[in-house]
Amino acid sequence: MHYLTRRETFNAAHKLANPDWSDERNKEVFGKCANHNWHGHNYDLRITVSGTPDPLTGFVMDAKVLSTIVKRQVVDQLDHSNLNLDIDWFKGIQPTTENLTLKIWEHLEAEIAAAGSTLYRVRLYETENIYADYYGPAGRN
Ligand SMILES: Nc1nc2c(c(=O)[nH]1)N=C([C@H](O)[C@H](O)COP(=O)(O)OP(=O)(O)OP(=O)(O)O)CN2
Repeated sequence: MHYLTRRETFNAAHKLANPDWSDERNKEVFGKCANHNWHGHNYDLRITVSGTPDPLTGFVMDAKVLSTIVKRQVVDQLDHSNLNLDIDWFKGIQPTTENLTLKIWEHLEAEIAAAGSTLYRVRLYETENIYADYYGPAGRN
C-alpha cells in the first residue's frame, strides 16, 4: 500500500469561545484564542490518499487532480475568511484544528472517491507547534 500526500496552504481568522459562557470562563478555557477581536493562522494542510500505484502511470492518484479537488473544496472556501463568521461549517462548533480536519474530511471524501482514490488522512498544522490528524469516523486502518 502506498500513501501519497499533497500540501496546500490557506490563511484564516478565528476565535475560540463558547457564546453561552462568560468572558472570564472563555479566557480560562481558551486563553488568548478567545480574544474578542480575532487572530489569524497560516494553515498548512496535508491531504493523504492511499492505494496501489497504477501500473501504467505509477500514480496512486495524480497529485495535480488531488490539488484541484482540495483547492475547490477547501482552500477556495476557507482562504482569507473568518472561520466563525463567514463559514457555515462551524455553526455551533468551535473552529479548532480538530474540527477543521473533520470538516475538511467531509468536504473531500466523496470527491476523492469519485476521482477513483481513497482519502486516508487529513493533517492540518495550525502553527508550527500544533497539528491534528483525522483518519475519518472509523479511525486509522
Ligand atoms: N487541541 C487544541 N488546542 C488548541 C487549539 C486547537 O485548535 N486545538 N488552538 C489554539 C489556538 O487557536 C491558538 O491560537 C494557538 O496559537 P498559539 O498559542 O500561538 O500556538 P503555539 O502553541 O504554536 O504558540 P506558542 O508560542 O508555542 O505558545 C490553542 N489550543
